[in-house]
Amino acid sequence: MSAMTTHTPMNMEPNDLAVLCRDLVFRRGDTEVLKRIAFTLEPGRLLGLIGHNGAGKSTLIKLMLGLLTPASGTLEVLGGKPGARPLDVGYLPENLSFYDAMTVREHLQYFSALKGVPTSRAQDLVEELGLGVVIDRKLGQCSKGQRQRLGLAQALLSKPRLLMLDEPTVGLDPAASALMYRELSRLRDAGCAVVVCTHELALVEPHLDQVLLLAQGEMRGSGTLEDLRGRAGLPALISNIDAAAVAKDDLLAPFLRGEGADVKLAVPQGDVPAVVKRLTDVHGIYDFQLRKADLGMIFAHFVLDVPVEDL
Ligand SMILES: Nc1ncnc2c1ncn2[C@@H]1O[C@H](COP(=O)(O)OP(=O)(O)OP(=O)(O)O)[C@@H](O)[C@H]1O
Repeated sequence: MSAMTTHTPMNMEPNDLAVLCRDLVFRRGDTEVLKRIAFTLEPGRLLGLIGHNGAGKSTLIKLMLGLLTPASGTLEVLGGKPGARPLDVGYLPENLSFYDAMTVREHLQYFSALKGVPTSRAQDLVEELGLGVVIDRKLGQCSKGQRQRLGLAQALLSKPRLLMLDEPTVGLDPAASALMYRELSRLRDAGCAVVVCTHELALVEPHLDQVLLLAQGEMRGSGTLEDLRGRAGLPALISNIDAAAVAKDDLLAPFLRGEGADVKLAVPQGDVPAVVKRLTDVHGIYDFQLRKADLGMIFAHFVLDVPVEDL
């Protein structure tokens, strides 16, 4: 599969974009780590950077931060050179390292001073992110989830217009992960552009506006989930059916997939109405579950090259 070009959306000047990336190439020595990457990100949108280990996700984030320099192509962040407006860009790295002897309060005071923001901003974030209970605790004694929330508070101190997060929910319990995504969705709704790099597909999926799928540094797909489903012709899935009855039905049997408790119908979008009618009218099955191909299937198809019929 080849890389696709992305154009500036209609009615939008390049300068209005949070990120404009065209034909971006990054090399380490002779190795092309990123190959002709192209996408745009508007303010108020949440982009998922999805790919296998070593696909190039963190490298792309570092390029957008201005920490690495592309070999060729265009990369603009908030209408300018990456790294040119550090206060407008927030970053939560994959491996947070703190000075463990500092308290949460001291840490936020230190970074508020460094970024030139009033301490009232830090106080607001402490409340917003539920850090009040650990405000005087040393960082070495804070839990993973508390440290992660502190990392987010630090990234948000200067009210960034673009926020990038590398694996923000690794090691967090389900409640802490949900809180992280609630916060990211809230920021997106307030107009911040958000880039999340993650392997936790089910967790990120409900919050995504668009995805960029990477494999071996190559862009395999870019757009909304609906775009990608349509482009690949991914089927809808119908589960909780009477498999024995369906297997004997010549119209339905070709769509049967899986075995035992996992048995389902994988139905091309255009055939869904006819299949649903058949299930209800002929087989009297009403309590089936119908769902669209999820991000896991989209990933399997575009990144792992699994053919649609094997999904
Ligand atoms: N500092 C470095 N020096 C040399 N090669 C590197 C360096 N950092 C990353 N790479 C290589 O660049 C490629 C892309 O790495 P990158 O960290 O961007 O992947 P990733 O998609 O973020 O992976 P993961 O999901 O494991 O975090 C990999 O092959 C990696 O080994």
